[in-house]
Amino acid sequence: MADLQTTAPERNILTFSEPEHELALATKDLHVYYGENEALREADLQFERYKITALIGASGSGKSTFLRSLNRMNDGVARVTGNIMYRDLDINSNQIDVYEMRRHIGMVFQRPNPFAKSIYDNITFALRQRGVHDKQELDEIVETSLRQAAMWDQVKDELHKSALALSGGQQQRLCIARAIAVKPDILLLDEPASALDPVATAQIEDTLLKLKENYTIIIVTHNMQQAARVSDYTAFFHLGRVLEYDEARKIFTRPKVTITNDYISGNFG
Ligand SMILES: Nc1ncnc2c1ncn2[C@@H]1O[C@H](COP(=O)(O)OP(=O)(O)OP(=O)(O)O)[C@@H](O)[C@H]1O
Repeated sequence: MADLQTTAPERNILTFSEPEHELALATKDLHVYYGENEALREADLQFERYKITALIGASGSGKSTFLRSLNRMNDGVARVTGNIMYRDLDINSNQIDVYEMRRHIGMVFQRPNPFAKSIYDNITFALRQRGVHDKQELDEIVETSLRQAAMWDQVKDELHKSALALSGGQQQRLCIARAIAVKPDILLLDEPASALDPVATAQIEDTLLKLKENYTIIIVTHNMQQAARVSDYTAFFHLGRVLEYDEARKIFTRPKVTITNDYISGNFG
């Protein structure tokens, strides 16, 4: 159980209850505005625990806007209305400690962005900030995180080498290891393989399929084959709306909406 206390002392202490149901996260009537531009409207989506949900749609359809809103990365950039329910709490509320919430809902970005530090320090940085200094504990977390990100065997003898000396694919898997080191429930990934070659992309996909044993994963991707290969559920975004949301096998074999069919068969976008 984790306490969520906002930094402002006058605000409430909120407590996450342990998950009792199969839903990891749900949005209700989510709208996102950049100034006057309503980039996302009426998004109602539910994310099942330990499943991969892919967000697909043409450029500018609102996928990243939606994803970034899920752990409040749009704070200060956009106005977000509606509810984002996580463990019975609305994390879109101003009573939420956003930094604490992001320990539960982590994000991996499009371009690998390791710190200019060693592999070991990349993974332990956030933990040290949180007051974890026990070397044995940190060592164990580094090993577990790198194993889960499927790169322990490659880097176990060079943990103190600079992360910037790794290949792009390894850097991205290090970023995944860094995100899971703080033991989140949910991983948000914004086109995590778009900057990588096909081999590194396949490795990231394998890693995601293993990670879903322990994490709920929400991924934005432009790659239809990738969405079909890895996702259990797929949401199709179009002009700032979720037009269709279903099991991936249904979306990719018999979508209900013509525009979805056009998009997945490459007829627009
Ligand atoms: N920081 C921002 N400031 C202003 N407008 C933005 C910002 N980010 C996105 N937008 C606008 O919001 C709309 C949705 O963009 P978004 O990036 O969410 O789409 P997307 O589906 O993720 O596209 P892509 O696949 O190209 O990343 C677009 O009209 C875009 O111009």
